[in-house]
Amino acid sequence: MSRSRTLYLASSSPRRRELLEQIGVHYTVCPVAVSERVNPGEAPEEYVLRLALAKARAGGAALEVQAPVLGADTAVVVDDTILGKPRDRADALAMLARLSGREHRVLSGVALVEGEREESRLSVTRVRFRVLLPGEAEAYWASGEPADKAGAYAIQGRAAVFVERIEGSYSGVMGLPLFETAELLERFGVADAAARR
Ligand SMILES: Cc1cn([C@H]2C[C@H](O)[C@@H](COP(=O)(O)OP(=O)(O)OP(=O)(O)O)O2)c(=O)[nH]c1=O
Repeated sequence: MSRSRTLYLASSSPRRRELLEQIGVHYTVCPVAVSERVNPGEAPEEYVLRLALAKARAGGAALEVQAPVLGADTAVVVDDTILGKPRDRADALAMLARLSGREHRVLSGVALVEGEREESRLSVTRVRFRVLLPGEAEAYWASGEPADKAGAYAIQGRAAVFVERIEGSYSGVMGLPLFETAELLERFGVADAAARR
């Protein structure tokens, strides 16, 4: 198999693309379908790292060349429960009610795979929501924003007004922790190659 230094992004998330562009990294997208089921007894930290790696591996397996592939996964965690993307309106409203007036964690796993070589990093951010007022969650759902976001909210969107403070990584909450991502790209010698293209 021939080698290529093109960076592949195993993701269909527009947020992840924007974030990589923010740090001047060029890439080619190779979306993958990976089951987001949580294994019995699996800790949230293990879960996001397993999925990030699974996405990167699946992306690599679909290529005809051996090249570095980046995968990521984000989950909102409250009371040790993993909140992924909401199934429907009721699910989203239940998630938002659960997040109202308290702190939760956002975990983002990022993985870089190139052939046999695999490395991953975990980013953990504490996010505090103010109390949501009556009708606010319904109105927010109607905006269409929560549907494809972990925990049914987007910090970079309208939900910014719910977020009292964060401690950790803003880009991690959005889906791709840029500090950790840059570290991985550097370690694989991808950063320079990707920025020069
Ligand atoms: C908490 C939060 C999540 N999100 C998004 C980031 C992710 O796209 C999504 C979490 O779902 P993921 O399953 O991590 O990713 P995805 O299915 O959107 O994309 P991929 O193809 O890479 O698997 O939630 C925000 O955009 N803003 C936020 O504030």
